[in-house]
Amino acid sequence: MDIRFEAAGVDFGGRTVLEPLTLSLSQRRIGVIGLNGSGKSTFARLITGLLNPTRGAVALDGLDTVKDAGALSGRTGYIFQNPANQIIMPVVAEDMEFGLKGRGMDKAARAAAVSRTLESLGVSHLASRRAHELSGGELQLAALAAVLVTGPDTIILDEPTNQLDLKNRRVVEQTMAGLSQQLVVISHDLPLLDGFDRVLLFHEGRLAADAPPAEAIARYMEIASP
Ligand SMILES: Nc1ncnc2c1ncn2[C@@H]1O[C@H](COP(=O)(O)OP(=O)(O)OP(=O)(O)O)[C@@H](O)[C@H]1O
Repeated sequence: MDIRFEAAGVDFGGRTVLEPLTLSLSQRRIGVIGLNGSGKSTFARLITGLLNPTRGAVALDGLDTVKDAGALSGRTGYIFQNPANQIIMPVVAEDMEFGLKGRGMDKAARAAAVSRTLESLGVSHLASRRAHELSGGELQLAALAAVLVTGPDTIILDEPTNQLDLKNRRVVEQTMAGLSQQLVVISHDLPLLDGFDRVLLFHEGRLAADAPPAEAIARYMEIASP
């Protein structure tokens, strides 16, 4: 998907948290880094249409995230920093099926799509598990499954390895590597972005670097050093 920011910026309560930004993103693997509060999640939420720009515009494949919100519905998926917050139904498979309601699919088609998605992630065993009993890694995969089943072109993952142990981190990393969708990954886990096409560094609401991973990370190290 072609993601375009046209002088898009965000203010909250009169304070600018994202300076007007113009860029175009079409790569498959895009990383987003920066200090806490630098504007990363704000940037990501603009892409999904969860947030409207205060000024300027954001367009996906030429469709405006505000004016064409209806046509863009379902084209992007967002996995929150705390995926527990996005699970609505108590059981994993029910939660995934819930996301498919209102799409004109009958119950059997919804159940088939849920099974297929869980299988593609290698987590069919999670189908009947209660979401609030899952480990952090399982929860990340359940949230990813719930987003994937809806068939988005682009998935935004907000700190997907936050709080995961090494084993679960590896599972999430490998799962991400196997996805064909365009991924925008916000992360403080810098090695996760190895091999990414492009990394955006935000600093104090401004884009401070837009470069291959090593270059953007080197700039981040300079910014972060006391
Ligand atoms: N709904 C809101 N109302 C007011 N201020 C907000 C709101 N959402 C975010 N902010 C502010 O905007 C700034 C950027 O926040 P954002 O969540 O984009 O940062 P971030 O880079 O994702 O940070 P982190 O790494 O801590 O998750 C912060 O100062 C934050 O307090």
